[in-house]
Amino acid sequence: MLRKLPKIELHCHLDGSVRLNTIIEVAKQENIELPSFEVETLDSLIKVPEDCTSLEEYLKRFDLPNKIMQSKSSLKRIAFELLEDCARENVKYIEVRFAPSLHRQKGLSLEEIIESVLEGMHEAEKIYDIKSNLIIGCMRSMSVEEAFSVVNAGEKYLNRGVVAVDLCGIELEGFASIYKEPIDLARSLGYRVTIHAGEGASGKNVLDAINLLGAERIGHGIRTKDTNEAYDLAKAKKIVFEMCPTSNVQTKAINNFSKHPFYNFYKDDMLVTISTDNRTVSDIDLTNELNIIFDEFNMGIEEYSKIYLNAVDACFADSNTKDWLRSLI
Ligand SMILES: O=c1[nH]cnc2c1ncn2[C@@H]1O[C@H](CO)[C@@H](O)[C@H]1O
Ligand SMILES: [Zn+2]
Repeated sequence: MLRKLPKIELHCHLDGSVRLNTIIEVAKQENIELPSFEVETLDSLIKVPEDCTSLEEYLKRFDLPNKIMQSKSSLKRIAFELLEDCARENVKYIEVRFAPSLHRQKGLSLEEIIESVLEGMHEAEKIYDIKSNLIIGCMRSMSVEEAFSVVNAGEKYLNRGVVAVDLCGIELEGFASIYKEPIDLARSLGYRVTIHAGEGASGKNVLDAINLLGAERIGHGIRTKDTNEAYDLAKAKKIVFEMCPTSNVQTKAINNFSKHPFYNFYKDDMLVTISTDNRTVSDIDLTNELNIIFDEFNMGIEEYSKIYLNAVDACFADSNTKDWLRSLI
């Protein structure tokens, strides 16, 4: 049932969603060394293992895809293919996210990197019945200066596909305050703001992401359930949660799906949405992600519509796109 329904994906990392065959083909074309050129071996190197113990360990899986995401043509191709994969399971709108700073290893400028990804997305939009926008992320493992550079580089693309800024990568307790200036700058330039928080560390980070960084949406945020102040603030401010249950089980942010706060949040009228986080690294698509949650919590089509409409309201698309998305359900 879910495969045929229109879907919206608000939280999907480009570098975590690269096709395995594409990794091999790009590596051959560009003479890039890989630990293996066998699909099965690469599969086990890029997909998160069942015994993964933490977000830190999960994040190590991104070195491999990023090796082959260092040219304009590969960035464009990978962005195109992500939309193609999404369109094939009836995702009608996706906000792709990535961290431009990870793609500078062979000398591309931040502008060239962003532009290449946008080109791939726009090309796919011409062929498939899907719309998209781009969220650019600043890595929390890099300097605050680098975050400023990313925000400044993305500015000229703000009306051409870039809609928002994100902070991603490793989550330390109390990370938010040092990013206040670049995120304030981004907001003043017209970026919307979504922040990964309350995933690898406590719900206090969610509180800070809202209060200090002005986050309108929170990536994951599952530990908000343990911090009353963050929960109440998120509810009062109508903050939207981009929840990615499969990724949360893999990073051990929770022990199993039955412990996921998604359904409790939903019943309490918190604004929840469901996404994949990383299609390849987490080995999941949006249809299956929804299937897992719908089975676990016995949900049906009415509940699906509500979650879909949450995503329409929460997405960073223009009003025409939102009207179109509303007309589909
Ligand atoms: O769930 C997550 N939490 C935090 N960071 C993540 C997650 N998934 C991926 N990335 C990080 O975002 C970068 C840019 O896309 C990836 O390279 C990875 O390091
Ligand atoms: Zn993420």
